[in-house]
Amino acid sequence: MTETSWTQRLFGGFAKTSERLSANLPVASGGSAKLDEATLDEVEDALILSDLGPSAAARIRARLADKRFGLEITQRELKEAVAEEIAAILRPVAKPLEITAFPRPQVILVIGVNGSGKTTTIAKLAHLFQEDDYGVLLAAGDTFRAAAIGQLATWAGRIGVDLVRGPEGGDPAAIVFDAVKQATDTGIDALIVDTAGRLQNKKELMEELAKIRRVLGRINPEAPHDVVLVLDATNGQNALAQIDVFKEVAGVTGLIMTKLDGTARGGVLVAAAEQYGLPIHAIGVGEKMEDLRPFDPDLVARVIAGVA
Ligand SMILES: Nc1nc2c(ncn2[C@@H]2O[C@H](COP(=O)(O)OP(=O)(O)OP(=O)(O)O)[C@@H](O)[C@H]2O)c(=O)[nH]1
Repeated sequence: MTETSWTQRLFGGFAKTSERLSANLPVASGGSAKLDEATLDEVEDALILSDLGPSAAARIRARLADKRFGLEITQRELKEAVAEEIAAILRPVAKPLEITAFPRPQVILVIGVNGSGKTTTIAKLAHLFQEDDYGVLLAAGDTFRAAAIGQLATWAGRIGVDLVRGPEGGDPAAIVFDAVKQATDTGIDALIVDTAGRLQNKKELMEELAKIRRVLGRINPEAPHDVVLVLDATNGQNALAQIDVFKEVAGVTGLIMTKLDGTARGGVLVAAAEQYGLPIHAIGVGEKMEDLRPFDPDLVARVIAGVA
């Protein structure tokens, strides 16, 4: 996909988010306002209403006040200034998932609640790696539901990668063991492991992940190299609560946020960056294979603020 079409996809995907933000900003299109306390209050409220979170909203307000307090500002200038502050929050966390493990394979555990877009994200990630000529293998570690295994198998077929799978109810650690062996024997670069998303039963999930880790650790003490949490942006602030829980249960090393196209709550990406500082590897803006990419923080900031 060309950069231009990805940029268009981003603007389309984030349209609901940027429209909500624009609608709540205090300065009307074509107009201007003095950046006094009352206007700054309204800017801060608009940011919170777009799910950027109180902490990012306060930070952006403070920076705007530092730079422009008392000055007349147009809507365009305000959006530009907001975009700049959002970019400052996103830049430090925008980190693509890179394949650097030696020895290979790099083992990437993918975690997240059911329905977050985990399976689709695994397929999209595999596709991204394939585009960079990496060999990819998938492992169906979510054995809790037959549908999850079937869905991953369908994606694997579609993108042309092998899938190591077991029976429904099988032991995920055993599947992961077989998958690492196959990946090692066949010179695979990246092994992406789907896991069960049973957050309702924290203890079971924790034990299951611990067992996967033990098995992996026996083969390669560095594995898993990445524990990537997939978050559904449409959950807004609840997506943030999931970071807290999964950090505790699974030792998250990075985030991927999906479904940013289906929501006016895309500002939650900024809240996640501000509050957790975890690497954000990529964002998903649609259901197709090409709809996930590492993101350019400056571009995404402009997209959220609605400055073309
Ligand atoms: N609009 C949109 N839909 C997405 C995105 N990512 C995933 N989806 C859709 O979200 C739904 C759930 O995605 P899955 O990948 O099945 O999610 P999962 O977390 O594996 O869920 P289970 O299969 O229930 O465990 C599917 O209909 C996907 O097509 C995205 O970035 N944007």
